[in-house]
Amino acid sequence: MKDYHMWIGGAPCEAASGARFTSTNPYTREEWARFPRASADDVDHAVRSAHAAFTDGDWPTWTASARGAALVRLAALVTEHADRLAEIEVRDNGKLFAEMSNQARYMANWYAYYGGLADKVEGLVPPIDKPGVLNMVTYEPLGVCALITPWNSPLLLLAWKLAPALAAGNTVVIKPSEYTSASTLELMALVEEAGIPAGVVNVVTGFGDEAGMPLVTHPLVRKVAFTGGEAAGRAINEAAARDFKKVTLELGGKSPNIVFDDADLDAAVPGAISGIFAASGQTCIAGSRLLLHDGIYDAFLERLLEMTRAAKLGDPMEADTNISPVATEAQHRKILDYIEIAKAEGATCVLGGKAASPGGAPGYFVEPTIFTDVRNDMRIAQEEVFGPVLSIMPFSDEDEAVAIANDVLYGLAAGVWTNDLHRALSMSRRLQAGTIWVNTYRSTSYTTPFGGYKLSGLGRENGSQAIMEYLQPKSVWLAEPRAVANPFIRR
Ligand SMILES: NC(=O)C1=CN([C@@H]2O[C@H](COP(=O)(O)OP(=O)(O)OC[C@H]3O[C@@H](n4cnc5c(N)ncnc54)[C@H](O)[C@@H]3O)[C@@H](O)[C@H]2O)C=CC1
Ligand SMILES: CCCCCC(=O)O
Repeated sequence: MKDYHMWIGGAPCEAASGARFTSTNPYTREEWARFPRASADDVDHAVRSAHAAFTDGDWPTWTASARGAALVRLAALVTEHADRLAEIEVRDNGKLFAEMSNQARYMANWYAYYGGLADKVEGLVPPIDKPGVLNMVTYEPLGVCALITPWNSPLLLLAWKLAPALAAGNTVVIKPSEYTSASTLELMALVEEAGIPAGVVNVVTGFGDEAGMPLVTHPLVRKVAFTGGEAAGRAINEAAARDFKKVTLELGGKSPNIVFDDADLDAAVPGAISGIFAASGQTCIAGSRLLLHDGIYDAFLERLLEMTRAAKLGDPMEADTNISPVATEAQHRKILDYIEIAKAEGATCVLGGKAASPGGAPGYFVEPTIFTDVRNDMRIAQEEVFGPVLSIMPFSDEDEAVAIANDVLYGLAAGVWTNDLHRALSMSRRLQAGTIWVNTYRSTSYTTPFGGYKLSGLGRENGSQAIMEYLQPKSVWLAEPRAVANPFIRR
């Protein structure tokens, strides 16, 4: 059993209470690591360390270029340690090593990109409209930022927050998911090696109600960046509003993957599988509703079933495994419950539909599951399962596809498969989602804004504008001192 420590003020740290919790490997169901179970006192210690580093340390004296250079060094270190970080994430969330090692390498780009952006935040200086006055606009960091992350892609979704936050000159307190705390703590050694001063980056480990909420409500925290479920997102947003903290929320989705009758099925069938069965469906952008044009419905379904049946369930560390266990026992139960709800609602389970134990493995496996005869008003079509469960619905024309696709409370992403440029443009305009993929699915990038419409979130991450979520403009008016004729009226 590996014992981890929190990271506060540049030093390893236990919880004041001495309490600890454990992490379970989803493939073996064995406990493998222990973590301090932080409470409000520990959170206060971390926030005050971050605040001291923001106000009194040498971090505020660093130039934007120096901050950027440190982030570029961190990018190189992340790349160097990618496989080790990925293996730790797999041990915590059970996702395929092949996916997590690619992801670990890819996330280095966020640190390099925002490192490059750090000294390029410029704004137009407004024209002077008052004689004898020079005015300037500067962009200043917010202060202490709370970064709260989930278990499905801990380090990638942390990078989306940590990179712009540091590039902008803030200090942070990170609260990783209680299911996947290890990789974030392992990253701290690389943050230190990159030369980022003690106290600038702090990590508290523990549970949402015991550590997460005290972090959100701490008076010295000025910004909360959160990725996770809708319930937690709503609670966080309401709490943060009490003292007007800035908030960005990346929440869930119920994304449609729409295949027209002119689509290239050689690409669309694997595209549908990538959308729902990659990461065992544990991603906010999962294409969990598959809309098939009547003209290709049967042919598509036949090919989809054939390709999915060939998927190998097994050890996430093995290169030939396609489907690994889901991350937690709670998630495993939630997904199986939704499968029973779908059956009870009258959907037809044409593949999968139950837990699995490939080769006798004890992991939290769920068979890749496909439902047909789904109506869009069913819970299985309206609610986020966050697992390998696909709902298929037919449509006859573009208007019907748009009506089904938009008739959910979420609006995170959507896929459209067609070779008709006009239809691609029309669908991209009409679909209510923050990301539209045409003839591809699940692409995200450090260069491209990501975020949701409706209940899928608040604000955007990624892209050059995302750094503005971690800055605040300050206008400075410089005037020669002179007496005004009548101080009782504003000229
Ligand atoms: N959008 C996404 O990428 C993700 C969505 N989800 C969805 O959320 C559902 C619940 O999954 P969970 O792991 O329980 O996610 P969660 O949303 O409860 O937890 C995510 C993070 O927020 C923290 N947290 C939870 N409640 C909090 C609160 N009141 N104040 C401050 N921090 C809080 C957790 O400790 C964790 O670090 C999943 O079934 C899935 O549907 C889960 C993970 C990622
Ligand atoms: C919001 C996009 C998340 C990308 C990593 C994942 O699929 O978990």
